[in-house]
Amino acid sequence: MHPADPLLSVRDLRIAIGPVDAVRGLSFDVRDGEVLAIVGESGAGKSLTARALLGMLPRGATAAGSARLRGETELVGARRQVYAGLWGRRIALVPQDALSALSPVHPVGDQLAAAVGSVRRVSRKEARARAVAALEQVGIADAGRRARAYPHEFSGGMRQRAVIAMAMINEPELVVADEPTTALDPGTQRHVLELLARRREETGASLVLVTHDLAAVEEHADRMLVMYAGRAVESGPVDEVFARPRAPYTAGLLASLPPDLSPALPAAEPLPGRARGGRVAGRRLPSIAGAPPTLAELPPGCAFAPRCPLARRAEPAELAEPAELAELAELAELAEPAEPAEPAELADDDRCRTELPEPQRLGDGEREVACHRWSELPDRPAELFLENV
Ligand SMILES: Nc1ncnc2c1ncn2[C@@H]1O[C@H](COP(=O)(O)OP(=O)(O)OP(=O)(O)O)[C@@H](O)[C@H]1O
Repeated sequence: MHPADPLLSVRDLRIAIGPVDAVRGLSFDVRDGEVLAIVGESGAGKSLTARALLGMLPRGATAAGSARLRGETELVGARRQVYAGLWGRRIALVPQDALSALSPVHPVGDQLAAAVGSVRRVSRKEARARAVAALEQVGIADAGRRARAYPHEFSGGMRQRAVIAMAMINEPELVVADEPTTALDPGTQRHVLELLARRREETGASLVLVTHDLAAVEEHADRMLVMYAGRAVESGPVDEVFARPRAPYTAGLLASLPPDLSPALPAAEPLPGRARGGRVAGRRLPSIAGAPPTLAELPPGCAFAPRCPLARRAEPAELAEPAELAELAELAELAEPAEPAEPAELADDDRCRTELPEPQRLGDGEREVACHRWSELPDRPAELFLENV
């Protein structure tokens, strides 16, 4: 261990489920006390990544690569005993579904007390007092009485609070929250997320937050990792990524946000066009056309290329329409004979379709983008997605 080691360092993580490569070479760090959000559409590999860190992959899934806790403890492929020593103590999960994390046959307080007792030697009385205090810390009123209730006697929001209390009770260094609020109604979602963020701050833990909710990312995360088809397309500080996305996919995700959260789009400008995407205050929002690819049939090159306005723009067939070609041919007859296009240039034009983009560092290394054409992204990239409105 070296003091400069990040809390978690993931390198070239690959996860296969049977013949399907669901996570295909993912690298990222989580620093002390930070909130890293992992975002992306359904099927991007977010949950599998989160679960690999906790040794909780579904049956039939295999992980390769590396995920080291503080540079020393390897999590990928670790044995059960290794995880048993880490769960709750150093890493903890806040799952989507609180019922899956709580036993239906024991009172909530007993389960919290057992979690305390699994990590340190304490008297039953002390463990129980810690359990009641933990429920109080997550805003459950009358915690002494509630501690004696069973999970089914709690509302959904209260159960999720109890699960957060459980994850935090032994003050782990890393908390992984996998869509921690999707099962809740929007009002409760906000409160539960605020609570998670507050408890993270109070305990000083780092948090990996897997979410679809970009508004929550903007509000609660320090850095974000955008995934598409099992790879990272972009990562960096949240405010910088929101202010200036570099990958077209990130730009598309942000373009579909309400205008107050999407700085890439001027708030007052009504958008013309056909009905697609969401609507805010009578205005349609841009969206990314199409759907994510089937992982078993990934195209060669960039997986986002078939949906990417920049890649489409670069396709030789779409570079010029037939009418434009005729016009060009006429002009060419009048002009000096042009140099024939270099085969290398043509190949370069098609690289989105043929060459997998590797993550590259931008600037001081805080930002990474995996896109052949990131430098071609316009200043207001949301406009690229207007055709989908
Ligand atoms: N238990 C499973 N059995 C078979 N395939 C799975 C299983 N879990 C995940 N997969 C495959 O791995 C891909 C990535 O799944 P993962 O749950 O990590 O995506 P995600 O980004 O978290 O999506 P969501 O936002 O919908 O939860 C899925 O599209 C699916 O093909």
